[in-house]
Amino acid sequence: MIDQALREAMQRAGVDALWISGPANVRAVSGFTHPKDGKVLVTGDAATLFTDSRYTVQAREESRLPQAIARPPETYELAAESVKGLRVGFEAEHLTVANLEDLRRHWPEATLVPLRGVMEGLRAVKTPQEIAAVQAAQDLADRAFAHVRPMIRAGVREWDVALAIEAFLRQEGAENAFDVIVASGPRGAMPHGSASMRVMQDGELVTVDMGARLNGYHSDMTRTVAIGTPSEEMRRVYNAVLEAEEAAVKAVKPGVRAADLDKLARDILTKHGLGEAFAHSLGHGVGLEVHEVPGLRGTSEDVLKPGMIITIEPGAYLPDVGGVRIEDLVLVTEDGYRVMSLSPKETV
Ligand SMILES: CSCC[C@H](N)C(=O)N[C@@H](C)C(=O)N[C@@H](C)C(=O)O
Repeated sequence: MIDQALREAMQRAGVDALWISGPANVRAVSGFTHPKDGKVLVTGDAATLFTDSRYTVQAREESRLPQAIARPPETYELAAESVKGLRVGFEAEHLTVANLEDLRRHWPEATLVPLRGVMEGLRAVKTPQEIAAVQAAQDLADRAFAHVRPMIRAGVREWDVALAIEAFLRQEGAENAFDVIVASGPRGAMPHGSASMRVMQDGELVTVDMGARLNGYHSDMTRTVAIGTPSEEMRRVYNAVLEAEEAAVKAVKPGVRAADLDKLARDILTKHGLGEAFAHSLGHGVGLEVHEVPGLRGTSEDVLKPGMIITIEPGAYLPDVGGVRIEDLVLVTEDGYRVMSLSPKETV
């Protein structure tokens, strides 16, 4: 992926070279699958993966880029010659202060320029191979959800549902994309209520938010399901969130501003008196990370483009009462959208 797009992005950012240290960015640019222990230096005419001797064989097998095997500070010394006199961008969101001090010490003749979101912006639009990888992760997550759905009943612990999801994914060569959220009854008021030892009860709504990480790519989906018949209030909340979710999904197409999509869903929830209860953004991109560009929030400048994979996930959270979130994974296509998550949404 050291292609024209990256060179142009570097030019726009006013740098001659780029030191890439964000793990997902290192992986995207090199193909190396242990990117926490890798860095990439892109200069005008070259790009090199730096990793250490634990990964000599792995890097040789996986990396599309030539490799330099060294550990810091030798890594910086090896690169020093090629950055002499250059303006070198670094990823301000990923480089630690200590690492920046190291770069300053070892590259005294380079001008270090903090940059944000260069690689992330390029990664927002997925290749056909990446779309297939996310779809495979989502297909697996759909199967895992179907597998555990019968367990979501009175008398079962949230923890056991999460455990069964994780076991299913691991059995299939994947892992959790993030700690499984199973939030039942009043715990549903916590948007990120990771599974607890709580025993689920009759008449409760249960929010399950889960994803698979398969071959480095993530999926993300939420379903809220009922055990028996929930209160009239919670059924009203469920149907309001479902209305907002379906309307936002239908509005997905290239050229739509992410902020406008967020507003569309928020306005529907506000109409139902739940505007304040929608305590987070409408969604986010998904790929090598669970949370990627674009950000579907009121302050976002992002505009949808074909090839983006996003979540649409409105929610409403009532402290001490409960909550609902419904989330689909959606591909932006040339003329609209395709929903990638196929687990059924239940009538409540
Ligand atoms: C810790 S990963 C959680 C993944 C979960 N499916 C999720 O995306 N939850 C959203 C409510 C969320 O965290 N949204 C972010 C982008 C936000 O609104 O800041």
